[in-house]
Amino acid sequence: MALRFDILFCRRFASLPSSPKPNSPLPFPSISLPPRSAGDRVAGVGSGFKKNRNRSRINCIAEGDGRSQNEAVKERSVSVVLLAGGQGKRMGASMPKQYLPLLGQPIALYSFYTFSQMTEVKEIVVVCDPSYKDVFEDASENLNVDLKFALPGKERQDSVFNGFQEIDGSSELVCIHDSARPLVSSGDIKKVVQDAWVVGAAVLGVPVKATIKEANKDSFVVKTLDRKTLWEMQTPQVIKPELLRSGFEIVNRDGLEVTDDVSIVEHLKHPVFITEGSYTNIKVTTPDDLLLAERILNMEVAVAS
Ligand SMILES: Nc1ccn([C@@H]2O[C@H](COP(=O)(O)OP(=O)(O)OP(=O)(O)O)[C@@H](O)[C@H]2O)c(=O)n1
Ligand SMILES: C[C@](O)(CO)[C@H](O)COP(=O)(O)O
Repeated sequence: MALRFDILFCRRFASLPSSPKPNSPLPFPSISLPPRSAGDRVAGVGSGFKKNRNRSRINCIAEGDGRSQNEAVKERSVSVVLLAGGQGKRMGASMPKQYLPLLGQPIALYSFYTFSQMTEVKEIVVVCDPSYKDVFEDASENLNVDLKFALPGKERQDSVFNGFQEIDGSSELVCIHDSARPLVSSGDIKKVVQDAWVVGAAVLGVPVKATIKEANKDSFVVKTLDRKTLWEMQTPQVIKPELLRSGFEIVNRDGLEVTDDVSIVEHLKHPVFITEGSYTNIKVTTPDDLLLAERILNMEVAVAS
């Protein structure tokens, strides 16, 4: 297990200057890994779905902030708010899910390392319970980003608010990410950051593959939604600080509840661009997601070798 993890982690974070923390014992008793087989396939991976849905990026530049798509995001101009303040109730484990080991490494450290290697990123504000600060402090030695902390709030949006208060005043973009999404790729992050730079707000998303119906409270179908218009939202969600600040003023004033971050910008009627991401950027929510994440990582190694 330890050797297999070392190979996987080193491949994913090949240029990391520091070595990952030693393996911790698995605190989740009910997880046993199924055997790997050559025929393993993860739903959605390589489905060809993108081919049909492909579209040119940001067709309607007039809706954006007028920045050119060719204007690159500056180095060290992005503040990441990494959300690790949830309790993971649906996982039902003995610790918050973002600290459970995924192939031996805490889930939260995967995206932490991915962000820390990006030249655009200046700082990472980790929103977490103070008792878990050392997980990130130990991992941050020799990394090229500043590390800050903020306290979790009651709901996700409160944690985002707390993290946002800590960002550097000179940052040009805030990039909010669920630490429970360990598999986000730096390529997808770069795309969504670039789109937010042009439009002001952008979010990673994938086209919905299922047929989605709206139902009434008695479970009778009201209508079938047109799935060609439906996208499932992921993180990162990337927003210009001044937009997020104005959005939060409305949300807090009116006591609005939001389950993602660009919703805050939607309340301002400012355009939000959906950057097409990857189906593999799953959120680890229940035990089966942990197994799926392991499968995806194993598959990455199989493809790379
Ligand atoms: N008050 C909260 C709630 C959630 N999160 C973070 O937001 C991300 C997405 O939330 P979700 O998957 O819903 O996590 P939990 O709230 O921990 O899960 P559950 O609802 O099962 O308790 C996670 O990385 C979680 O740690 C947070 O920082 N602060
Ligand atoms: C923000 C988010 O990741 C978008 O998919 C998600 O809404 C947050 O988690 P939750 O489980 O929906 O609270």
